Amino acid sequence: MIKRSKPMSERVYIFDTTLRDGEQSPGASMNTAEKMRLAGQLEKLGVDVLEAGFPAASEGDFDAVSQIAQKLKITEVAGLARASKEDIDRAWGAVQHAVKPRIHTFIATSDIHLKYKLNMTRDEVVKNAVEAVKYAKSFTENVEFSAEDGSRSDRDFLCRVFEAAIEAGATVVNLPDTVGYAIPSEFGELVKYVMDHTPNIHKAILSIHCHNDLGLATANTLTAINAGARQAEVTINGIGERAGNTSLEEVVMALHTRPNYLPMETNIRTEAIYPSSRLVSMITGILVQPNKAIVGANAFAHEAGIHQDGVLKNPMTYEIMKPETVGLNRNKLVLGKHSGRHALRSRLKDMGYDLSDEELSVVFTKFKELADKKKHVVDEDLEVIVTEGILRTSDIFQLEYQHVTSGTTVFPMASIKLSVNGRSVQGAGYGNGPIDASFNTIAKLTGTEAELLRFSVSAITGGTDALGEVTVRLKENGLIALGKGADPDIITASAKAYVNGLNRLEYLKAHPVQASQFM
Ligand SMILES: CC(=O)SCCNC(=O)CCNC(=O)[C@H](O)C(C)(C)COP(=O)(O)OP(=O)(O)OC[C@H]1O[C@@H](n2cnc3c(N)ncnc32)[C@H](O)[C@@H]1OP(=O)(O)O
Ligand SMILES: CC(C)C(=O)C(=O)O
Ligand SMILES: [Mg+2]
Repeated sequence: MIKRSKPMSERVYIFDTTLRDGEQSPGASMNTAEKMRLAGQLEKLGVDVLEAGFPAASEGDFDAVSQIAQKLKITEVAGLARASKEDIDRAWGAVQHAVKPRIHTFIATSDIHLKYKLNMTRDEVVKNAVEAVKYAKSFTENVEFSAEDGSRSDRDFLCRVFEAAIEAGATVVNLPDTVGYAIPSEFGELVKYVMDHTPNIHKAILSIHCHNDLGLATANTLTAINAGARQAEVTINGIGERAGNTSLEEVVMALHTRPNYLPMETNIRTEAIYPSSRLVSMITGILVQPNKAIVGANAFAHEAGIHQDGVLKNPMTYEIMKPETVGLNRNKLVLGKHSGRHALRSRLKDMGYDLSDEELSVVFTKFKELADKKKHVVDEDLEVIVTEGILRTSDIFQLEYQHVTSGTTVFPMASIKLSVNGRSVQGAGYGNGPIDASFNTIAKLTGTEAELLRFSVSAITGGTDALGEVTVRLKENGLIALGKGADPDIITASAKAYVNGLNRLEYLKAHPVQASQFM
């Protein structure tokens, strides 16, 4: 591996707005307790500034911002406010007890917003912005000013507003791509233009705040950082208004992974990224798409045999980051129809099966047959294949016949014929339903005392003609065995699974060494 020499790096401040812009995702509203919990996690993650909410929006938001401000020990806490005294009063009221309070005030600068939304002239916007910053400044040194819809604003007017805001005391000026309209090269040029044409820009930090309407939020943020921006406004999992905001994890890991091209550092503890992502998803109820960069379920998963073989030999063949770096324990080899022998052997070894080459060949053939029918082959499938194909001899019990009656007007009943050690036995029994009736009858015929720990049904293929697959987990005298059965009729599949589980228990009773692998 080529060792990278890390160039001198500069600091990029991470401003997290999961609790404010993130909460603007439809359906993502959080209560105060949830916001507090998330704020604690974001502090652990190491964000520099946490925008806790929009205190003028509601009593609840005010309360949450105020409690977060009092709770956090090291993180700056910001409250958003329109360019109005009332909003700024509320923002200050909520953040004032923070160790480092920040008032974040904003007004739109694009002509379309001026004309249709604000009904203001450019001069009025400048005046409003200056008054708002000055008023905020009367409470705290730490004032951020945002030019909403900055990326669609006239460049020279944008520079004029920033110059006036900095003159009025803003310590951070933020250039948002509010509607996710910018293209990376264009946004980079705009940032450079602002840096070159705002005379007092060196007195403030230039921030960017991108939305993801064209899927370009991370690219725009990185280009802007390259062009001189030093604060990135982001959210966990990229949640936010409409298509969301720039995702924290993508920006941080891009800077972390590509220091030669992006020689910038953040204060983020990357190992806290994944737990933070899980918490945001759990609290907001917004699921993370499986193929989401960094935190998606598949971000470190490998399904193709050639990739799996490579990853087993050296993870860097197909992984540009270590999963541990973002707080994941390990990469995941997903076993499916594209998997090869190396991945299968490795998974079996993790499960405690050290097979010879011949045994592996037998299991591999059965595994591929199953993988053709099923998307993912999971550990329980492998257990069945190994025990069926390698460990087990002939079955003691065989299902020869099953007939059930059930419906809304009859008592569920099952008639069963089994072969027990080659001898036919039959009987009938009742139950709460046809499956319960079948299990009761089979238990009576076999004399088993096994306890049913788990029963699950899934469809191997799609549609109403799907092959139903039933899995049972049985326990007897401390031994646990899985049973599987597949059939288009799930009642038959259930009986097959139960009989299969009983056979496995019998096998384990007779082979205590193998039994230890199931504990
Ligand atoms: C790009 C962004 O993410 S901006 C933040 C967006 N977030 C939110 O809006 C969530 C919180 N918002 C709210 O709870 C409400 O909108 C409130 C409480 C702030 C205001 O509610 P209302 O007083 O009923 O006003 P409403 O939301 O309908 O309209 C917004 C008003 O603010 C004005 N306004 C919008 N932005 C600004 C600004 N930055 N500075 C001053 N005034 C502004 C609008 O022109 C409009 O004024 P009008 O009533 O004179 O036409
Ligand atoms: C309030 C500002 C920063 C905003 O969220 C936006 O412009 O998208
Ligand atoms: Mg926004």
